[in-house]
Parts: sequence; structure tokens; C-alpha cells
Amino acid sequence: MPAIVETRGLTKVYGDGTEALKPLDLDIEEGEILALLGPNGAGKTTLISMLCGLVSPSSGQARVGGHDIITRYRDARALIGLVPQEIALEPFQKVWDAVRFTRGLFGQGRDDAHLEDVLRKLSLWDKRRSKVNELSGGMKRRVLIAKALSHNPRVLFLDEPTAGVDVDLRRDMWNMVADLRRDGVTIILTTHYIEEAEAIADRVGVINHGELLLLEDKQALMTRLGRKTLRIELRRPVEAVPGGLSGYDLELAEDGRSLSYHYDTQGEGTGITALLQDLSREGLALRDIHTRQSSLEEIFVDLVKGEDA
Ligand SMILES: Nc1ncnc2c1ncn2[C@@H]1O[C@H](COP(=O)(O)OP(=O)(O)OP(=O)(O)O)[C@@H](O)[C@H]1O
Repeated sequence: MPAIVETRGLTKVYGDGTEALKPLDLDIEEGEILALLGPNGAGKTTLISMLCGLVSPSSGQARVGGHDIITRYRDARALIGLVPQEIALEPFQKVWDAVRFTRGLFGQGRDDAHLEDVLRKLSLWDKRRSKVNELSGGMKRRVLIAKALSHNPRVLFLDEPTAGVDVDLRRDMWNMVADLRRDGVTIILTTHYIEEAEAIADRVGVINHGELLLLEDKQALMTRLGRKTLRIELRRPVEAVPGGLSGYDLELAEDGRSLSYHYDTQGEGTGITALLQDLSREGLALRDIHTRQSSLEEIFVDLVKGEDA
């Protein structure tokens, strides 16, 4: 099946010369949840804005549901829901009218039952007759989500959906994402919260300086997360890893006072028992041992730092 979102050599250079997106080839499969991680200014919003038709690409192509985002703009856009980072709403419009109007904009017929369902799921039903400017910031954000879902999109973009939102909204949002996924909706979210990507994404992409540095199945990343490091502090420094320990993946610290052993927690055996026995056989006395687990956050920071170096 062709990808629901496809980009080929898609780029964006803003008028002031900022290269916000370098040539990007990306396939997003129907029904998947893709989390895009990246520091501020990495180019995430630019990518989403191009796919939603809000920013024009400098070169390359993109299709949503097989429709070119430029030549078949309306068809592409009709499949998309966007929850933007910035709150942009008509202040004097009532919640119900705002949501119904958005549905109409996409040329969809009236479906009050669907809108009621969306508003109820977002705990907005009781506020349907309130004007937008009477709502709290969190409620306004809920209205943005309701608007994005008003026309039953097949692809939903969430641009930092949980930045600065309270626990209730975050919970409602993830329940909603779970429901949408059951209905086969494709979800692309940008986030700074790496745990969030860890919790809900099928795939994780990392963007920095307008470049996609990594795009990987979350399960594969979790396997990488399974890597742990055992740090062994020695009573007396050594100059080199003793020959009898050459069969282990050991790293000696520069000062010779500690050894680091990397192992896979998801593998058959960790090899730790044998290592400790062999250390003692080699006459190395231990001062202390610690273990630490690499996290998605570290993988992310390493990638981004490596790029900046
Ligand atoms: N309209 C614009 N004109 C010029 N430069 C822009 C414009 N919009 C964004 N940029 C620049 O393009 C780069 C990418 O910005 P973008 O907003 O896409 O990043 P982002 O990853 O979404 O960041 P954040 O997490 O802060 O939202 C940045 O250097 C930004 O300053």
C-alpha cells in the first residue's frame, strides 16, 4: 500500500535564507503514529506547515493520500487535521459554531452527532455555547483539537500538543489519540517530551538543523534502550585491560580507575556473573559498581550534539 504521506526531496528555504528543511524523503504509513523530535528551530513546524499547505515548499514534492500538496491542494487538505502550536481562534465565536464552521470549510455535510461526540470526548460539551474568549487557555486548546477533528481527518498533525497543558488535558488527549488510532487515523506529532514519544509512537524521527537524522521503529529503539552499562570502579588503577578479559566489551577510563561494560538487558545472558569472576581471577579488586541505562533521551541528545559538534 502506498504511504499516506510521502515527501521526495522536499525543502524549505525562507526568504531570509534560513534553510529550515533540507531535502527530505519520508514515507508515513497509514495508521501509524510518528513522533518527530527535535530541538527548537529544528524544522518540525516548517515540515508540518508545508504538508498542511500553510507554507510553500522551495523544492521537491509531497503527497497526502496520493494527492500532490500543491496541484491537488484541496484534496490533500481535506484529509488533514492540524492542531497548531499557536492558539488562533475567533475570540467572539461560540465553541459549537467554531467547530461546525471548520467542518463546513472542508466541504463536509452537517454531522451534529459527530461534533457532539468530539466535544464530549474533549470535555467541551458543557462549554459549547461559550464564546472562545471566555475560555481558559487549556479549554482553547481543546477547541483547537475539536476543530482539527471536525471533518474526520485521515491524517492528524499535532504540533507540540502537550506543551504547557495540564494533566487532565494530556490524559484526554492521549485517550483521544488511542481512539483515533483504533479508527486507523495516521498521527504525526512533534514533541519535546521524549517519554511521550516513547509511550505512544510506532516510529520516532529526530530532526535537527532541518535534517532528518534518524527514523526508526520504536520497538527497535527500545531494544537499543535495553543497553545498559555496568561501571566497575577499581581499588587500584590499571594501565590496560588485562589480557584475560579481552573477550569482554570493556572500556577503560582514561585515569585507569574504572571499567565500563556494555550489555544488553534483553539478550540471553548479561555476562555479568562471568565478568565479575574473571575480574577477581585477574586479581582486580573492586571499590564499587554501578549500572546505568541509556534512554531515548540520551540517544537523542547524542545525535543532536554529534551533529552540532
Ligand atoms: N517565517 C519564517 N521566516 C524565516 N525563518 C523562519 C520562519 N519560520 C521559521 N523560520 C526558521 O526556520 C527554522 C525552523 O523553524 P521551525 O519553526 O520549523 O522549527 P521547529 O522545529 O518547529 O521549532 P520549535 O520546536 O521551536 O517549534 C528556524 O531557524 C526558524 O527560525
